[in-house]
Amino acid sequence: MSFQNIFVAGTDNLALIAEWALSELINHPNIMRKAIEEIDNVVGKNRLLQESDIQNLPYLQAIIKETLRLHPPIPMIPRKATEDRTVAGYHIQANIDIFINVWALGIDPDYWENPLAFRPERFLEKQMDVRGQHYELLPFGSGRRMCPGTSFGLQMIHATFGAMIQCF
Ligand code: HEM
Repeated sequence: MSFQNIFVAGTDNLALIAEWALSELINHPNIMRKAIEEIDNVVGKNRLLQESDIQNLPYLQAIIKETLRLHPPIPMIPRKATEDRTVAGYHIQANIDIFINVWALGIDPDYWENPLAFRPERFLEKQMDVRGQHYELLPFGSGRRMCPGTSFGLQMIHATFGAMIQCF
């Protein structure tokens, strides 16, 4: 793992999430209005949103989760099978390369109501985080190789994207 890998993992993904979140909000002006309203109520208009505000901005957090569900920057996570296993009727041989399709899990109609709709409210209705414990939502992966930049990345994306739409 080189410094370059960490730099790319830390910058490219954040830019992709901000780009997708912004395009979703431009296409859903009612959601954009609601997000700005929440920021105005919590932060006000006299200062810029900062990291300490994030915990008081549940709708902004829901928007980022919904963006990660529909547009995970890393849609396929590679793994290698360590032993022979049968999963859901499929036989998987030892040593074979496996790709976990994070994007398909995020839009699986067995787990998500109206899966293709951008609806952040779904995350206000149920408690679900993005830290690898809910297998239908794995934008940072899961287990021993899950993203070590999860907390830092989430802080950065909420603070930068929140400040960006605050100034819209
Ligand atoms: C917020 C945006 C980010 C997303 C969506 C993201 C997503 C991911 C995913 C899906 C993996 C693979 C996890 C697995 O195999 O289970 C990963 C690995 C990794 N990420 Fe992130 N990441 C983000 C931000 C960051 C940041 C900010 C850093 C560092 C400052 C970082 C550093 C890494 C590294 C070093 C790995 C490889 C870990 C390993 O193979 O053991 N990521 N990331």
